[in-house]
Amino acid sequence: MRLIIRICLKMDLRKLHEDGELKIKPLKSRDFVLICGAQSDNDGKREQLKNLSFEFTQPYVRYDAYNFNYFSEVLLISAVNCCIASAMSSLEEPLGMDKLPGLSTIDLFQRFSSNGCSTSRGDSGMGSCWIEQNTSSSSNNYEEDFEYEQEAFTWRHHARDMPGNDIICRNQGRNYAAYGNRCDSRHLANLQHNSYNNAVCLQDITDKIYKGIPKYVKIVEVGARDGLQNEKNVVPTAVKVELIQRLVSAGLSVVEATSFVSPKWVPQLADARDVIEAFKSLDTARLPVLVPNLKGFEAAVAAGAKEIAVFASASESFSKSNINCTIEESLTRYHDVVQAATKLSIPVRGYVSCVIGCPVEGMIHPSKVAYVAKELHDMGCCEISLGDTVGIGTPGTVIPMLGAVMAVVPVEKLAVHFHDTYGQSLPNILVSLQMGISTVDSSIAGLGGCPYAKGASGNVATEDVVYMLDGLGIKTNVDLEKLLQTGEFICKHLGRPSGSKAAVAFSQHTSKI
Ligand SMILES: CC(C)(COP(=O)([O-])OP(=O)([O-])OC[C@H]1O[C@@H](n2cnc3c(N)ncnc32)[C@H](O)[C@@H]1OP(=O)([O-])[O-])[C@@H](O)C(=O)NCCC(=O)NCCSC(=O)C[C@@](C)(O)CC(=O)[O-]
Repeated sequence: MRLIIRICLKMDLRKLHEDGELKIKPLKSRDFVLICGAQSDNDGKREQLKNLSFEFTQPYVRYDAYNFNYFSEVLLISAVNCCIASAMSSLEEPLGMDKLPGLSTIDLFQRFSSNGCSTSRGDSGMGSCWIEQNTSSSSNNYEEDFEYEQEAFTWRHHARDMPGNDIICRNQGRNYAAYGNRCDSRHLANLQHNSYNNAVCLQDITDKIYKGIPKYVKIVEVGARDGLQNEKNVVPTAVKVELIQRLVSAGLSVVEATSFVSPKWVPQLADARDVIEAFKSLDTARLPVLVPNLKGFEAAVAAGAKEIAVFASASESFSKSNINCTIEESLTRYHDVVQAATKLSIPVRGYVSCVIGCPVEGMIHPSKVAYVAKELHDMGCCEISLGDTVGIGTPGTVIPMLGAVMAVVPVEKLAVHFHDTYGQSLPNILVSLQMGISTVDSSIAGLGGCPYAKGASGNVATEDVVYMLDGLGIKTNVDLEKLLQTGEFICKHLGRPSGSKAAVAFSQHTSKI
């Protein structure tokens, strides 16, 4: 059994056509191939690749060419499992780059692999790259790789006899680039196992990738609060109410609706009472609201709020600028709020901001985050959301932070809340899931940014999170189609493009995939 990973970038697909056949380097019958995608130069070539992908005649996994960045990130992160940080650093370059993420991928894969899935050459190939147990090639000469004649393995046009596999999974009329008859790559290991008795290595990898990942993820939608609070132009209450209604009807079970904070500090949410009153009779979803003190709590309850959230910080400076008090003062305030809420059986969520870094203090030590999270948990918060307020975290900093918090707060009580300033939210979410977290905050269309965290960009987009989770076969109960329409609705109102990559891609691609 050899495990072969091929990553092709900038290849000329025309070279691959030979009278209706593609020949690739010979594979032995027990080889398992992960093709991570291909980047081509124009749409015509992409089309070719897409067609070819429909004609696989052997059971192997292919990750779609259209989403090379996305899928390769997921794959590579997953494949190297605990060595994520270095893998990601190799993926930071944009699509169309001349270099491959070869070195770190190979090295990490070697480390990851325990029983024979390794490269003996330790190649750091640029261009094309094979990783095998016994041989590897980093040749830039595509033909050289592909015209290896002996025992040539052939993809035949018109042959679609992959056992039990639908090529495309549909959801709400949209096609997903997911391969396999359950839209769930987990079953591919089983498929392969059935076909080849010795596919132990693949099973190991799949087990490691999915170990700890929950089957269901609860998404806490924060767009109406975190998303809008930073908007300069006041959004009419009716628009906020419609936004929340649409989010709920898209299947989101928790939609943070607004904040009962000082209108001098956050003018955008000065209509909190009206927003909550509009949902007094709603019982199909939970609509928590932020409160910074007892005054806010009382106003929220009077308006009809049934759930609240308090928000502390792991950074002293951010606490001061955000809620005008020290961390300790805020914890004392929140203690009173939680006690008052408990008397009314009102659940309280606790936020910890700046869990990775702070705009003023720089990096925040995980022990500070763990301290505040534990305090909030001990005072009675039923869920603790860990916010990378400035969005600077990478899996390399998120893992130790989560490790420290998980040592003092049960993992099932934790949620993650990422801002996407450096485009790291999805990998950060993925590692959080791998560490056992099953609650993820996100914001429709990637709206957001904290008025007191300059430079921080929007939250991770709910559409992108749902797209990723769908791709992983993780249940969310969220209807992506309705979500996309909701994103369009609010973006139209705000007069700006969506911050969701998935939303932008869906709106631009009218192809079958
Ligand atoms: C906490 C305060 C109120 C302190 O503000 P302060 O100025 O220190 O408060 P104060 O007690 O001196 O009161 C000043 C005035 O505010 C009023 N006031 C006092 N409390 C309230 C209230 N609840 N609702 C309405 N009004 C209130 C109070 O009555 C008084 O009114 P005045 O006498 O001047 O007319 C203020 O700093 C504040 O409202 N801060 C909120 C800022 C905010 O909402 N930031 C964004 C939150 S996002 C976040 O934290 C991060 C998160 C959660 O999203 C996670 C992540 O992204 O990582």
